[in-house]
Amino acid sequence: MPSVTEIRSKAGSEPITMLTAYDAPTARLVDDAGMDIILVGDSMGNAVLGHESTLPVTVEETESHTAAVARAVEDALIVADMPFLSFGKDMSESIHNCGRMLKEADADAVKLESGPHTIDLTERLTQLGIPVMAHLGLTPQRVNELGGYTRQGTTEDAAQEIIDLARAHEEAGAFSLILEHVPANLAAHVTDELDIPTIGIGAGPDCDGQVLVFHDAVGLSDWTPPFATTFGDVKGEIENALDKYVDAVETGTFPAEEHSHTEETLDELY
Ligand SMILES: Nc1nc(=O)c2c([nH]1)NC[C@@H]1CN(c3ccc(C(=O)N[C@@H](CCC(=O)O)C(=O)O)cc3)CN21
Ligand SMILES: CC(C)C(=O)C(=O)O
Ligand SMILES: [Mg+2]
Repeated sequence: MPSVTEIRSKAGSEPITMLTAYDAPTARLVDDAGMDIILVGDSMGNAVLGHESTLPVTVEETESHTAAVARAVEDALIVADMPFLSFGKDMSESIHNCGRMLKEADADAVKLESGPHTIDLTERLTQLGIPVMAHLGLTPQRVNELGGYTRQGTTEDAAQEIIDLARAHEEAGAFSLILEHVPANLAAHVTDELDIPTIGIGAGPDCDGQVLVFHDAVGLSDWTPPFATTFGDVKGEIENALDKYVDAVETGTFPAEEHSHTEETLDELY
């Protein structure tokens, strides 16, 4: 089981692999593939719960899905992605909600969509033994403020703000940093500047690691962000299997004799 210390020590050496999972069987597959980190992302909102954004995801849902993932995983580091408004309003409530992920759901760390309001919280959580992964650039929980899932850090001021916040969160004790939908040259610079590893999504090739949403990576999503690539056609595989099942039931080829059992004594009765 890689600890946050081992993940931290990979900065600048070995590439870090990270993918989301939201349920036990998927998490087992991702773990067996040798993923370093499994993120129980609030992307579950659109990926599995049918919402249009991540905003409706609750602490209870995050806890339940994190616990399911943790029951299946042997090796990967498990990070619970704290949902919208579960942190940042109030220090005590934030610590309580983050603590639940370690105490009740067996997560190893939490991830917070970061900003000026999460510097003190990151420090406090780290002091208490709750490792924090920071997240800068496109932070989808701010979609209403941003007006869309747009590229971030594209002006000199916006880029500088990301650099300053990255440093501040490293100093506050974050063990790693997600950089989402930012220019590759900015991500490369932040990666150089920090001691902790950066993990990119739409942030170019020079981060210390990469993360994607499971459904996007395996080809199960209806849409994918422009920065995602699909490495399989799981949707096509499921469609094929479902077509075959419907056809087998409709034509009577399933169930066959080997799927059925009869009881001779009942033959006399019926
Ligand atoms: N399945 C899934 N994959 C993800 O990567 C993901 C989620 N869900 N949910 C939470 C966020 C949302 N993400 C997104 C969603 C859309 C774009 C996107 O289409 N961006 C375009 C259009 C931006 C606009 O003008 O609205 C772009 O060109 O940047 C990017 C990231 C990333 N995250
Ligand atoms: C894409 C990653 C970084 C994320 O926050 C999520 O899956 O919710
Ligand atoms: Mg998220």
